[in-house]
Amino acid sequence: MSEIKVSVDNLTKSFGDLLVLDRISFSVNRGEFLCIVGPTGCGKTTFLNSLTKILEADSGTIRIDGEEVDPKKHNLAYILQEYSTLPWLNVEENIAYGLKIKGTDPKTIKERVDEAVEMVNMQEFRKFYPKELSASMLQRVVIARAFSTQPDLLLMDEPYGQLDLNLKYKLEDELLKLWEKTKTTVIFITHNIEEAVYLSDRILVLTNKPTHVKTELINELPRPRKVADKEFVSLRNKVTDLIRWW
Ligand SMILES: Nc1ncnc2c1ncn2[C@@H]1O[C@H](COP(=O)(O)OP(=O)(O)OP(=O)(O)O)[C@@H](O)[C@H]1O
Repeated sequence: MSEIKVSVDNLTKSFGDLLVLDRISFSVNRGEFLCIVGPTGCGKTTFLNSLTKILEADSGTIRIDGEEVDPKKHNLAYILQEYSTLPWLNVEENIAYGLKIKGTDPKTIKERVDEAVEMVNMQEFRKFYPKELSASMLQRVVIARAFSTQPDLLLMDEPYGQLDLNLKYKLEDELLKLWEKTKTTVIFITHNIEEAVYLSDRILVLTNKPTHVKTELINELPRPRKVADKEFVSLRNKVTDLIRWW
């Protein structure tokens, strides 16, 4: 099996006269955790929406396992900043929802839901409804739902942007544990450089509009990472310097 899971070639997208994505090219390795950082409004969401075919790109290709991306064929999970739990379903039904819409058989759904509930430590809250849960629990339900579908690619768009710091650190560690266990390929978009250095195997830095890939940095800091370590601070400063010239 090829090392490359996702390849993006010359992806271009405009809205009328506004050129947003200008020949974006990069690839993501199988099982890699890629973080993308870019200035506000540079087109990160446009990129993710093009990847999931919510938007049609003007030109360029996105391939998964060598085939043009097709949400009907490829299993893409997309986690946004807003908690996308369904208020009328309890925790286990929310997690099962992703599997149900993919037509998974009931026995597999039960097994996967049990496993996912355990992975995010929500055993006691299986029958709780979203309105009875805290922000971090809601985010756990969303993560459990995404991982339970065993996605080809997990896309995350600033998922922890609105959480307080302690909670953010906790959820980041949980996410890393799940990622290490499942070897899922992840594209994680963030404005937060420290978060990108903490989580990623590689960081892609985008330019201002029209947006292209400015540079990429391999992040080989040993895990678990400590934000106060000299090497961590040095990489964080390097990314910050690159971004200063946006
Ligand atoms: N449907 C649309 N029609 C017209 N312009 C759009 C549309 N969607 C996005 N844009 C413009 O495209 C640019 C990129 O928007 P996008 O939301 O992708 O940026 P972003 O990098 O995700 O932003 P942020 O950093 O705020 O999350 C912006 O200038 C935005 O105004």
